[in-house]
Amino acid sequence: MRTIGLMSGTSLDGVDAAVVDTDGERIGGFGKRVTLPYAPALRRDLRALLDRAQAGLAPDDPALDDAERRLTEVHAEAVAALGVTADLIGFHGQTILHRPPGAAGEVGLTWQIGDADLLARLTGVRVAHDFRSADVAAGGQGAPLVPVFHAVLAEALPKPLAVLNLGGVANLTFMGRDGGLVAFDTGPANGPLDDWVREHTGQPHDESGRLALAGTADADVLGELLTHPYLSAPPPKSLDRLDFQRSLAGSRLATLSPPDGAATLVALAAHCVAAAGRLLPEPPLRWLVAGGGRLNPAIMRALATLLDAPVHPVEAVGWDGDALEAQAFGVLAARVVRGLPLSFPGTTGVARPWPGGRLTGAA
Ligand SMILES: Nc1ncnc2c1ncn2[C@@H]1O[C@H](COP(=O)(O)OP(=O)(O)OP(=O)(O)O)[C@@H](O)[C@H]1O
Ligand SMILES: CC(=O)N[C@H]1[C@@H]2OC[C@@H](O2)[C@@H](O)[C@@H]1O[C@H](C)C(=O)O
Repeated sequence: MRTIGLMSGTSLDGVDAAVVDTDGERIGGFGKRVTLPYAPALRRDLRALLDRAQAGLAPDDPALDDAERRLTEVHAEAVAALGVTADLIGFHGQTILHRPPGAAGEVGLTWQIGDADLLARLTGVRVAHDFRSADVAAGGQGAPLVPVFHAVLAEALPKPLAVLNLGGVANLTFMGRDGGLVAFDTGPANGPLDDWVREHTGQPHDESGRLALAGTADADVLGELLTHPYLSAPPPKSLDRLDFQRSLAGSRLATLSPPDGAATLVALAAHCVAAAGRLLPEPPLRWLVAGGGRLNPAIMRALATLLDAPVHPVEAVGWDGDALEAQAFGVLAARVVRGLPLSFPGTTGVARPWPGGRLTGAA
């Protein structure tokens, strides 16, 4: 079927939309891709919701309805901008809170906003949505979900292989020699760096890593941040966009100059990936990097220094590093229709391969 995948990631920069012909198990072909940036006001309002959700946002708060409607309208515009007819849309929505189940058996919560019924009405296309909650209800982390898509894409590539997505948060998919999957979030990536750059320069991100490349990472601050217990915890594990906020705020980061702070946050992102690498069952032959962070030479250089295997942007194997997450939700949408599993013991820690997602709109 022809699917359109829609992803609004943790960096809140906009919505990525991509066309994929797929049955959920194989890819017939990729089509067009667009990114529609959010207007500054929507970005600000979404960011405020993320902050408020940490403190306990009521599900009937009027600010939610308004943001959901505006967010959904931009998604419908992205679908229209692709200019194709599709059978199915995969609509991730915007995560505003992610609290995976605790080791002590606390019940998890993952909250994506977006109005799937409205999107189905605006586009006239059936919509698969709510991809994460069935996994969380079954005791899984609810994230990451892209690994099954990475596995389809990488079928013919030499293993062991690591695919790293550097978004606001970074996540890793490891495919072993035997095809087994191990996947988890490695740590903060562009999220804290974007916050730092916005605060010190007013820019939305550190374009081409210029600020970070002009600075030097502060070894003391970095060392302190790297003591975070998340980094040595065994998978399965996943993060909220703001999970490192408290340790960042409690560190001496704020005393650093803008370039040194940026360099320190780049080093943090790269060291978190290296720490993740140490948790893998065998060393990867190669690291393929997707997501906006691959366009930051400061991060890519730090990774090349810290990792023991070659680090390449996913374009090296012909994939589109800006489209991968959106494409994944096209494939996941097809899996929802067919009742195929979205998550696995090695990816979210769910007890057995687990289906998920819901459907709305006419079939
Ligand atoms: N040219 C560039 N130079 C430096 N950094 C860049 C560049 N382009 C994008 N980025 C970084 O990539 C980020 C966006 O990455 P991406 O779109 O992969 O994140 P996301 O999908 O929102 O997040 P997640 O994968 O965590 O959900 C930006 O916020 C910015 O920090
Ligand atoms: C809860 C949530 O939205 N998590 C996102 C986030 O962004 C990156 C990382 O953290 C990853 O775990 C996940 O997204 C990708 C698409 C995933 O589920 O695979």
